[in-house]
Amino acid sequence: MHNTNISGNLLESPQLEERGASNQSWQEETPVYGALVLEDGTCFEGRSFGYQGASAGEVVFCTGMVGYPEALTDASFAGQILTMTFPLMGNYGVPDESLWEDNKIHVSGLIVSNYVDTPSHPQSKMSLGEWLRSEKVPALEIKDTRLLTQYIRTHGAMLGKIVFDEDIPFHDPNTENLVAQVSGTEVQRYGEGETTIALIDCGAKRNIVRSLVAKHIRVITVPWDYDLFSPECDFDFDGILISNGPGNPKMADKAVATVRESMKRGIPTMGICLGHQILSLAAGGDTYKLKFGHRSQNQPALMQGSKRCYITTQNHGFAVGTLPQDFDAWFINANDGSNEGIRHRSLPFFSVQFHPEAAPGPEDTDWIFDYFLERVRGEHE
Ligand SMILES: NC(=O)CC[C@H](N)C(=O)O
Repeated sequence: MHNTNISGNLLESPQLEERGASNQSWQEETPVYGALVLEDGTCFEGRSFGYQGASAGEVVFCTGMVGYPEALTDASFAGQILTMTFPLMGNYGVPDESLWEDNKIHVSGLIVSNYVDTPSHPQSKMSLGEWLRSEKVPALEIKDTRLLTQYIRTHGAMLGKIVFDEDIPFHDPNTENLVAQVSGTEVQRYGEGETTIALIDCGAKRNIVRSLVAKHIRVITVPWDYDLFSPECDFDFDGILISNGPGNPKMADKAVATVRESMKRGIPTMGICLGHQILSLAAGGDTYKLKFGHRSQNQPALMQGSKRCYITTQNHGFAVGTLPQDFDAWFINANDGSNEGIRHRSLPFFSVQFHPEAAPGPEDTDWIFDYFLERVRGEHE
């Protein structure tokens, strides 16, 4: 049946024809309602457009305008119910897996203001709702994501659950070793080149490998707990990169130990996001949980000792508080003054809280990879 409120072109698009036998629009389907319940009892009712099954986690918000396919498949979001504050979600559909950041959705649930079930984009393979249902991830359209976001900003990070008919307990994902759950289990090789980087995969976004391979680097990814210094490690490498990943960095103890050893041996070492937190812990610094995290592609990072402000992609709830000895703050978040990067005063050890690999987001800090590679190759002296 055609809904006259929607443009005729859209209704005749192949994507809509493929939507199922009925070709019924989302507006015409019998609505199913669920609720997002916060740990303090606050409740937001919403219409379901994902999987109809309960899920619990930490409720976080992202203030980016685009990038839901990348965010949903970023393993750093494991255990989190993601709220998108941009009011329209789903309008450009979902591209095929080659453009994702991992091979599945990692968020525990999705909350949006207005869900668009009529995607229009040349790369779209399915609607956001179809994708969420196929991966059994619940999603609600609660209309007032602004109220929810203001609530979290005022009261601080909170646990929450999406429920339908049956209730489930709250669950704090940060009490688990999430890195162990999302890290790859095999050593894997990518790209060709004269320089080899060992990437400690704590739940690495695929764009880290893509960014390095594009710079003609050989990348060898290893599981989070792999011992790069054991005699069983049968490959050589020139530098170590620690990836992004979910949860509390203190849970990733084995990666912290590897990075401590790496720095002891003077190997050029760089960290991204969780990797930044791991490098800081390994060097003797400390991390803490932010009142509420930074998640978006519009986070301003001020480069210390300059007037430069980079607009960066971020997705983190923890931050580096106490800086390790002999390290300086490299970047500071212009919104809340929290640390966004550290750099050793004389040795090639440094890390950034933001994502130089972007995806989604501005590519303005891609130069951080070049900075790393110059030090790996000894070209900076
Ligand atoms: N994107 C990430 O690597 C996130 C790091 C860490 N899990 C945090 O929330 O702070």
